[in-house]
Amino acid sequence: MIRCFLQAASILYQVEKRPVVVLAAAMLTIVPVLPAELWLMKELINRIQGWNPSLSSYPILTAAAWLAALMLVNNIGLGVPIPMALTRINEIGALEHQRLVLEKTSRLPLQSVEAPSVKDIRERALLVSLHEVYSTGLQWIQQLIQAALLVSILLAFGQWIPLAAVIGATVLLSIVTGKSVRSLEKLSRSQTPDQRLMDHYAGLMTGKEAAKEIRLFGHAPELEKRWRGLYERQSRDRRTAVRVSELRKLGPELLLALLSGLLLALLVLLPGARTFTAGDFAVLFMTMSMLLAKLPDIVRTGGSFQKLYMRWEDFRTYLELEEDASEENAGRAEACGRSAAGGGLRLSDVSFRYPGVDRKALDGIRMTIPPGCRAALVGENGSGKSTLVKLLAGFYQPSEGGIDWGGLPASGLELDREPERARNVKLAAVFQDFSQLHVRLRENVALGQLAELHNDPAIEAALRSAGYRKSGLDTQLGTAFGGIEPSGGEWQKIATARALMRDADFVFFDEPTAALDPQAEREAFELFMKVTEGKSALLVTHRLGAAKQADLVFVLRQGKLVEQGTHEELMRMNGEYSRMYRTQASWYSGD
Ligand SMILES: Nc1ncnc2c1ncn2[C@@H]1O[C@H](COP(=O)(O)OP(=O)(O)OP(=O)(O)O)[C@@H](O)[C@H]1O
Repeated sequence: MIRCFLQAASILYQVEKRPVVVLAAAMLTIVPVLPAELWLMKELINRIQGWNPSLSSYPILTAAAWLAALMLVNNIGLGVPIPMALTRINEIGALEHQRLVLEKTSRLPLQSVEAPSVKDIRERALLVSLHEVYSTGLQWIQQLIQAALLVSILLAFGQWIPLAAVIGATVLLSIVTGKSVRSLEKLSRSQTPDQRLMDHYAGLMTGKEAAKEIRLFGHAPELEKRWRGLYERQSRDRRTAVRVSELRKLGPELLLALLSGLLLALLVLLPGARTFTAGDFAVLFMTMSMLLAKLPDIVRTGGSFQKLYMRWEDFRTYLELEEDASEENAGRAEACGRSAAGGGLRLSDVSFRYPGVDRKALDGIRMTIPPGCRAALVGENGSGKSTLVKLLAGFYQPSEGGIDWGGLPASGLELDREPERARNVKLAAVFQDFSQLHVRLRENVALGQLAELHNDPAIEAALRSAGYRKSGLDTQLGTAFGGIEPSGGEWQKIATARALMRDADFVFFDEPTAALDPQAEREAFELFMKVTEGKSALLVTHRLGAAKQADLVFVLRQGKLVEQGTHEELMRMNGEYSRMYRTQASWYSGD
């Protein structure tokens, strides 16, 4: 737990030193004020008791003045810096925490990012608050030191027997509280997947993407029923866990309360009480009542810190997840150079299995796309086309086999060893589920190449080539942010323009034409042929009329490469491709 506090403090300190130091200094400054107040109180009472009109009142006034000054420091002097430092730490903590999680997510292999177990850890990691870990830790340290000082005052009066009883009851309460906190947090951990499912249902019911289908098919009542079912189950489990933990705490709490009442009531009967002055009694009484009030607070703060510590463990686990060995995937396409344009692409016995899935999504794929060759990848739904593109783009690493770009191996390990050489291929892609970035049009096209962000002629040329006709590079896109809403086809053209801006050596088009009308789709395909001229390219398509014009066609079925060759060769083979082609042709010709 100490390491967790120190780690949070160190992260915050690296972001901004001042509030971290101010808060620690202010909270620890208060600590000696308490025993000093008690000592002055004792002095004051003893001086008042020993005073008579023949004596000077100066000693009484001095003690009273010191007491007042300390109270001022305690109540007002630190009343400004503490809330100010807390506010700032809250701000920087939230920002840094988000940044760390986002940065880590962007460095994880895509298959990890998508894995349910990793999603659960991420959800939990997002619950952590650096600010809470630091401030609660400090508060706990402060309370523990104060309690230690109060204990030493009581020991100075020789009161070790009542002390031992009270501390014993507190330790018991701490153990029980710790157990309760752990079981509640474990429950919260186990509920994370259900919580994600609830969020998914809520998103479906409120989000724009699914709204049409939800309304048309009348899914809302069933979704709401499922959401409510999960909610009620979670709530029932939580209520049961809280009841059990509260009942568990009842005994030690009762014991501590009884001891507290008894000790205060019988203070005068404590050993050595007869020799005490009025000031001694006052201090003893105040010290004892302060300690008795503080002990349950210390237990509570300790419980809160334990909860934070468990969340911190999840946060650390997330930050320590194994990263993509192949450099930063998201940045890989960006970081690639150009000189291997002539190298082509070779896959040697590539297999891939999604985490937690037994069946291979790709099985023993062996294929070559020579330099300057435009290939088409076809296959039925679920045959593995998108998976293959994600592997080629470097988002996933093959489970077996390797991928070479013009003789430069691109597997994760090799990339790690030879990052400079492996960067020699510059990739661009337009995906089936391309991003609809709700930013300005120019940013949509050039966000990945900030140097070009204000190169209007280049952005306009890319948009024109992609067939996007509307003007206004500074137009905000997305109605959610007060902008215009491009149609599905327009979004697709913007995504194509984004790929064109890259001037890549190898271009993937993973069926980005689904949103287009037949005419636009044909234009998009012609565009694909135009912009990939002289480059290696791969087009994933269901439209075999488009595949026909590619230099090479690869046919996937159930994760295996079953045919490859030119359109004419595959037609002559009279196999899978020719069957698919004839089916589509008959559909269009109406046979
Ligand atoms: N994230 C994932 N996790 C687990 N299995 C997946 C994942 N994505 C795809 N699959 C499975 O991998 C197989 C290949 O899917 P893929 O999306 O690559 O097929 P596809 O040929 O692109 O299909 P479509 O033509 O429908 O887009 C399918 O069985 C699919 O269920």
